[in-house]
Amino acid sequence: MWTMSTGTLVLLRHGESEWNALNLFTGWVDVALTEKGVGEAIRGGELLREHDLLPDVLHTSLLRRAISTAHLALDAADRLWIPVRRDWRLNERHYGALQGKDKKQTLAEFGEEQFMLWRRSYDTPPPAIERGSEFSQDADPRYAHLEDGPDGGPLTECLADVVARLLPYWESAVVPDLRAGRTVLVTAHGNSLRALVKHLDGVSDEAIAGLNIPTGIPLRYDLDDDLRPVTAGGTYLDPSAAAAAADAVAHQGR
Ligand SMILES: O=C(O)[C@@H](CO)OP(=O)(O)O
Repeated sequence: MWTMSTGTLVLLRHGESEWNALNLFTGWVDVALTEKGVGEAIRGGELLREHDLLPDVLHTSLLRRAISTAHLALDAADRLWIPVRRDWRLNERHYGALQGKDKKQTLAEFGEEQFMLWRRSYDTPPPAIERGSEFSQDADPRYAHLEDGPDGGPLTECLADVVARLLPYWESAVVPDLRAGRTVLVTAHGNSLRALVKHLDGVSDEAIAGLNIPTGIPLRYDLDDDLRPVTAGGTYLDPSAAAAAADAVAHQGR
């Protein structure tokens, strides 16, 4: 039987955001890109063009740092016209009561172990955010459909929660595009992309703590018929910049 070849997946974390620059926990707070982040997004699009990796379809979160990054990158790659789907399931991990808090101060206040448990453990969520508080999204119209549901929207998430809410979207929306042979661009976030990479590469709950995704550098995954990566970990289009930037993410708060 004739089958279409599995397409190519390109993951792109948004460029530097205002709160990345200020070293604040961000999560679902909808902050904009910095000038540097704008430059990273454009460079990301140039890399796509240079590698002849032109997306046929875009999937993005509901947060402007990912939406703007996609817009800038696709403009640079002359692919602004492709179809787009946006979904909250690609959003950054909800950082609970840590949203809006300074990473350095949090590290000083709670110590290295607790700080890293909240940032990188697989199953320890930060304390829940209070509904109606300054950095809560419970009144945000883009999440009204979640608030109207039986459980409301999340008030905090650990990485395991992100995997659980991301996979239904992966299966129902992204996989069909890949199965149709498309080049699929996913613009999302440090932790939602860690969740996806964990799933794709079968990374253990322990090892995922050591994996960091740099801003603005496209990560290419060629997938076999079982949607397993042909090259474990995928391939960054600029590997040396990716390694340096991932290291910087790992050391945030110091
Ligand atoms: O603040 C956040 O939302 C994330 C990504 O910037 O931070 P961290 O890398 O600490 O998980």
